This record gives sequence, C-alpha cells and structure tokens, in this order.
Amino acid sequence: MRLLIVGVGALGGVIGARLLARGVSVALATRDASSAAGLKAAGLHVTGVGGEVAARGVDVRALGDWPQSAFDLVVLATKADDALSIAPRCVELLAPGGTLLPIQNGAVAQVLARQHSRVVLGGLSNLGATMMAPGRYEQRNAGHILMGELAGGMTERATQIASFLNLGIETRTTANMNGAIWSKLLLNCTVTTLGAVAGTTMRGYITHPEGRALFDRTYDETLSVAFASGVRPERMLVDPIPPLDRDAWIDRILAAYGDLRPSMHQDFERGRPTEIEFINGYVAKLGLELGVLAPLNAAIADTVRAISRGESKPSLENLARILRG
Ligand SMILES: NC(=O)C1=CN([C@@H]2O[C@H](COP(=O)(O)OP(=O)(O)OC[C@H]3O[C@@H](n4cnc5c(N)ncnc54)[C@H](OP(=O)(O)O)[C@@H]3O)[C@@H](O)[C@H]2O)C=CC1
Ligand SMILES: CC(C)(CO)C(=O)C(=O)O
Repeated sequence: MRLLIVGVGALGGVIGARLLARGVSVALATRDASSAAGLKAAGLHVTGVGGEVAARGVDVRALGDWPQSAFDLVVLATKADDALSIAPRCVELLAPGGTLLPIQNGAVAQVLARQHSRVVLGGLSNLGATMMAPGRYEQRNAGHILMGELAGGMTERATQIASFLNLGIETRTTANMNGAIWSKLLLNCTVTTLGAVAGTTMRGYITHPEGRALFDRTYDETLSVAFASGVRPERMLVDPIPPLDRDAWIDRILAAYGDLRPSMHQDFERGRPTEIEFINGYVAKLGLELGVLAPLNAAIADTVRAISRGESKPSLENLARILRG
C-alpha cells in the first residue's frame, strides 16, 4: 500500500516514525519545500511511551510537489482548518480506489465526507503526542488510531488499511465510526473546551460548582444533538452515556483526562487557530439544523472566538458567565 502522511506534526510524526521503524515505506508531505528540507535533514525521532525510534533519510516533499494519483492511502494529520483547505489536493494524490483518512479531533471527517464521500474513511486518534521541534516528537500515552466507515458497518478496505497501519502503530476498527467520533466530540466539547476557556485542566475546574454545572449541562446538551442526528455514541475509554451514578462516571473521566492540559489552551498560548468550529461550533450549528437548540455550545464557541481575537482571556469566570447566558 503506497502511503502518504500529510502534516508531520505531533501525530503525523509519531505515526510516520513508528511505521518507518518497522520497515514500512512511508512518504511524508509538509506545507512547503523549506520545511521538507528541514525534516529531511533532521529525520524523525520519537521518545516516550512505546519506546524510542529514529528514522533518517525520510522521503519528504512539500504537499504540492508529490505527483497526482501516486498513493493508495493518504493519512491527513494536519489541524482541522488546514485539513479542510488541502483535502481537494489530497484527493488528487489518490490512485483510483484510494482512501483519505482524516484523524483530526471534532467532526472533520463528517464535513469532508460531504464533499469527498467516495474516498473518505472516518478516523480518530486516542494516541496523544507532542512535537518538541520539527522531527522531534514525544508519544504521551499507549493510545491507538480508530477507524471505520462513516456510513457504518465493516468493509474490506477498512480492514486492509487497519492491518497495514498496524504494522507500526496500533490501529483498531469499529463498525460504528460515527458513534466513536461523537464520543470523542462529547469529551472535546466539555473536557477540552471548558478547560481551555477556564485556563486549567478538567480537575482544575470541576471542583468549582459552576465548573461542574457547566460540564454536566454541556455534556447533556451535546448528547441531545448526537441523539437527534441519529448517532449512538460508542463506548471508548468511558461510557459515553452518563449512568445513574454520575459522580463515579465523572471520576472515571477525571482518571483518564482530568490532568491533561487541553490542546486548545496550547493553541491560545501559541496564537494558533483553534478547532472550535469542528467542536462546540459544529454541535451548535448542527443543533440549529436539527431543531435541537444548543445554547451552551454556542456560548462556549463564542467565548473561544473572543479569546482567539484577544478580546478575552482564559479564566474560571468565563464558566460562570457562560452559565448565566
Ligand atoms: N497531538 C495529539 O495528541 C492529538 C491530536 N489530535 C488531532 O490531530 C490533528 C493534528 O494534531 P497535531 O499533530 O497535534 O497537530 P500539529 O500542529 O502538531 O501538526 C500539524 C502539522 O500539519 C502541518 N501542516 C499544516 N498545513 C499543512 C499543509 N498545507 N500541508 C502539509 N502539512 C501541513 C503543520 O505544519 P506547520 O507547522 O507548517 O503549520 C504541522 O506540522 C488535530 O486535529 C488534533 O486535534 C487528536 C488526538 C490527539
Ligand atoms: C485529551 C483531551 C480530551 C484533553 O482535553 C483532548 O483531546 C485535547 O486536549 O485535545
């Protein structure tokens, strides 16, 4: 299988390096020729969970420099906005019958599938990684890539692609990919975004009454939109549907994600665009289309946009303000 990884940041770098270390042939695409030259010189080096691996002399070019129809699989590992803008170019790079596998947080695969339904397979990452410098990455957990057909069910292409990626990186399939993407979305709409607007981790805000109230109400609102869209969220690390013993369920979420610094908070600090339009922004918009109002998701998205514009700062007070409406 001829594989191209587009976006050699935290996730793309770890996936590429682990496949190369197992002798799998991997082509890489960066934004431009100068980052490709830098990466060619640096090679890929991964430390952390899963062990240290290094790859020299990597096959890397700028995205625009790869020939058309050259790949059977393109793993799209950029942030969401970039994924949307370069998806048409990625589709051109696919040979007939090829597959585009986006692995962003949020509803990127669903949005891409509206334009490129023929080729898009749903994907997400339960693997956590950080890029220290171009070519230098740290794997933060023992997570895996999850993939499957957005229309549901299992196909031969999904099984074949998973077996291929499994040569270097743990990859699982699900017959309920939409449900899995929504399960992650439920957590990103709450754990990630509330932590980002509060400027802390989930453990840092959930002990405040407003933090707990906003978490509960936002989670339930997001779940209503998921159900209205016909999705049945899939169990992943925690049960996606809160059981009667909600406190014990919150403790399980805290154990898995409570101490992680939200990626969106890092986006604020680095002045980078966030993925909010594919997280709470997506849920608010879809809720409107489906006639299920999602005012908390809309208010959270507005707060994130205001912080990105420099009109507000992350703080615990944002949570109380969003709750007041
Ligand atoms: N890191 C993690 O632990 C996890 C990440 N995710 C999701 O995975 C996605 C990727 O995240 P992450 O790896 O952290 O992001 P990074 O920002 O570390 O990596 C994205 C990479 O894509 C590159 N890129 C941007 N535009 C292009 C382009 N036009 N052509 C080629 N490359 C391009 C960027 O290059 P440049 O620097 O030039 O912009 C950067 O190297 C996000 O949606 C994130 O939400 C999901 C779960 C965990
Ligand atoms: C792990 C988690 C849920 C933490 O917020 C996340 O996905 C993120 O920050 O992007």
